[in-house]
Amino acid sequence: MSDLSPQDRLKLAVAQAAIDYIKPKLEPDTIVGIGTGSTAAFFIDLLAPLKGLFDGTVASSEASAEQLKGHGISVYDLNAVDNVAVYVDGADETNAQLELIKGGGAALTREKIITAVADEFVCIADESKWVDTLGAFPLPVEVIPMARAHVARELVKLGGDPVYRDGVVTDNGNHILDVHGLHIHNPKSLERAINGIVGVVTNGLFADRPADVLLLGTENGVKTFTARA
Ligand SMILES: O=C(CO)[C@H](O)[C@H](O)COP(=O)(O)O
Repeated sequence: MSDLSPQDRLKLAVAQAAIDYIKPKLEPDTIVGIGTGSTAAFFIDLLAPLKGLFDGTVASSEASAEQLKGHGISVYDLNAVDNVAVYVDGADETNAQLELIKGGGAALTREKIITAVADEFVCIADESKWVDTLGAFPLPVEVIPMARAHVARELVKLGGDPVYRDGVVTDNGNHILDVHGLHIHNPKSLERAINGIVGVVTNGLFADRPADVLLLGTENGVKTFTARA
């Protein structure tokens, strides 16, 4: 691990902190939700030695499912499980309310679905993801392919500058528009407004259902934040 970049060291540290956080909660029937991205990938590797302590997982992407299966960890279809005890995933941005921008890895829709099911959402992120105002990271929007131009025009009306993520097809067979130029002062209302555009599958704002816990990797150690009621 000595060849890790400084940022990857922080990602590894928060992945380990998430393991420490969930380990006491694991029971033989526990289903763990697994996110997508490089921070989630560290978490999956660290979860592997614990696979005898819980039932299995649901994954927010084919890539994470493959990594889990490579470790011999069971991956269930979300429809086959009654409950997801905890969902662990990274983020592209977080604010102090634990409202997030996600979807840099194009997995936002499955991430949001598992978030909706999970009893608890633990976000793991390095300190570069912390912002005062969401929107410096372009907001990903998953769209039905035939609606892409229509959705783009509607996003311009909302003040954004949508850019087609050329060549990317999501695990659901859809396209991604990355919306630049947003300064998101009311994440909940923008999340709902964008989701109201016909042809949008979902957008990468996680504000209606923010994280419950944020483990933030900093040069001074991992800091824990919890959502205020
Ligand atoms: O939302 C995501 C994927 O759709 C990721 O959680 C987000 O992009 C962060 O990725 P990383 O951990 O590689 O920085």
